[in-house]
Amino acid sequence: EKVEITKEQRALIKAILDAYNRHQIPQDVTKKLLQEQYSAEENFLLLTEVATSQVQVLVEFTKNIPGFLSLDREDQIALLKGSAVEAMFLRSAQVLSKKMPSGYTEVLEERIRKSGMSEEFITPMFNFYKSIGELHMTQEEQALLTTITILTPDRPYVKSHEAVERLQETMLDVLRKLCVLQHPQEPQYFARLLGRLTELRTLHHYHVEMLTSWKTNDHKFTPLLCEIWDVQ
Ligand SMILES: CC(C)c1onc(-c2c(Cl)cccc2Cl)c1COc1ccc2c(ccn2Cc2cccc(C(=O)O)c2)c1
Repeated sequence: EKVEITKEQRALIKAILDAYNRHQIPQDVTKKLLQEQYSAEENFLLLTEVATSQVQVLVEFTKNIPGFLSLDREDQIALLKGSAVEAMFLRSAQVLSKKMPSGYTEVLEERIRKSGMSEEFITPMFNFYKSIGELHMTQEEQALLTTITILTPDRPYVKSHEAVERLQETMLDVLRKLCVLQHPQEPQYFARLLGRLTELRTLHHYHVEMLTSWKTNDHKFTPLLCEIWDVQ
């Protein structure tokens, strides 16, 4: 049947894309990544700064998702805490799969590889980055996939499951139409995008172990990361 995006859905895409593009990590943080020297310690500190800045960016983006602020206040917190790692894996995948002229992505990749996390996490992480890169997602698809990840109803402590599910379904419907219209030769493209969400959950489990191993080696996190990740 003829797939067509309604006026409301077009407005929704525009609102989400504007929010997604408006919030970027400040230049001073990203500039440091290019300047400071390399050591596991220095890399960990820089990545901690990037992660902290990324969480702030994520909170601002989430507040601009149409309908999010109408959810129960405690559910808003539960969704942010439950999805932060997955949203950051998506964001880092989108940044790392863009080959920047400044050699910025190579530097970032190098610092992640040498930040004291064990090989067993590096391999699945970079496989994920590769699989995201191969999708060549448009900006709208990236922003909507991040939104859908945030609006996952079955996060711990979410009370109004149906309200979150309704919001997520609205976004899934828009993404499905976009995929059909923007990737006409790939009927399975939408399914492939959703498959990435499953991979994100696996990375989320790995991440909990990553944090534990960093902590046992006495690595410090910022108060914001401790709060959102329930560490310390
Ligand atoms: C605490 C720290 C060591 C950490 O723990 N787990 C992860 C962690 C890791 Cl190591 C990988 C994926 C997710 C997380 Cl939470 C990290 C490092 O976190 C990040 C977060 C975001 C990242 C990166 C790398 C790239 N990005 C995206 C990015 C970078 C620069 C600019 C922008 C922008 O939007 O303008 C976005 C690392």
